[in-house]
Amino acid sequence: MTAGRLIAVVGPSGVGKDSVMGGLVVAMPHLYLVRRVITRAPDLGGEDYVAVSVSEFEAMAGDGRFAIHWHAHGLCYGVPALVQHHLKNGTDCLVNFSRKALAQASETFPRLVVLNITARPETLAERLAARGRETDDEIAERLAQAETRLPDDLHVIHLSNDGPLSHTVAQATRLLQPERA
Ligand SMILES: Nc1ncnc2c1ncn2[C@@H]1O[C@H](COP(=O)(O)OP(=O)(O)O)[C@@H](O)[C@H]1O
Ligand SMILES: O=P(O)(O)OC[C@H]1O[C@H](OP(=O)(O)OP(=O)(O)O)[C@H](O)[C@@H]1O
Repeated sequence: MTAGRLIAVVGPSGVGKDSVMGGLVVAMPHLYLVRRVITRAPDLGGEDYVAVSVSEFEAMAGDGRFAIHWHAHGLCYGVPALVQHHLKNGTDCLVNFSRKALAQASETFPRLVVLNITARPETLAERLAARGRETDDEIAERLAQAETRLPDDLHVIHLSNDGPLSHTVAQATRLLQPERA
């Protein structure tokens, strides 16, 4: 059986990764949406995640409970090892990912597809303010990191989300059809 693809959705804070992923799982119901483990306070919205403390996260990492994990924005993020089971069974998996963890991901996931979402800087600033999950200082820090170079030699699909979300989701759905991506 052919392994499933790990579809890593990346892009700067506020670009719309979680929003696009929400639309994609409706349009492509066979996709498995990864629920990340994050050392963030619970119920802050934006995505459905498992909230843990730093010591819980470290214990999980030590027990091999993550397929991959990274650190960003003062938080730890883990992709549960269960994703490897779904990939092995041929299921495509969708995950909100870090651009800085892609080099490591290309070694862990042989069928890695990167969906790189972009938007103008003013769009990002407006959206982060409207989302309201972070403080003004945290937003400024995220905006300062908006530009991050992707590693070479990856299968990357670039997509702008400056326009309406429905348009972006329709384009992503078309570009991610298994026979194309
Ligand atoms: N195409 C779009 N048009 C208008 N608002 C959008 C669009 N995409 C996302 N948003 C809004 O922008 C904010 C940030 O989106 P989010 O999905 O949380 O981004 P990310 O996960 O990349 O940080 C949210 O409030 C979301 O509702
Ligand atoms: O290496 P980078 O590409 O800069 O990404 C760093 C982190 O930012 C995002 O996290 P999170 O979903 O918490 O933030 P966001 O919704 O504001 O993008 C992404 O999922 C990474 O965990």
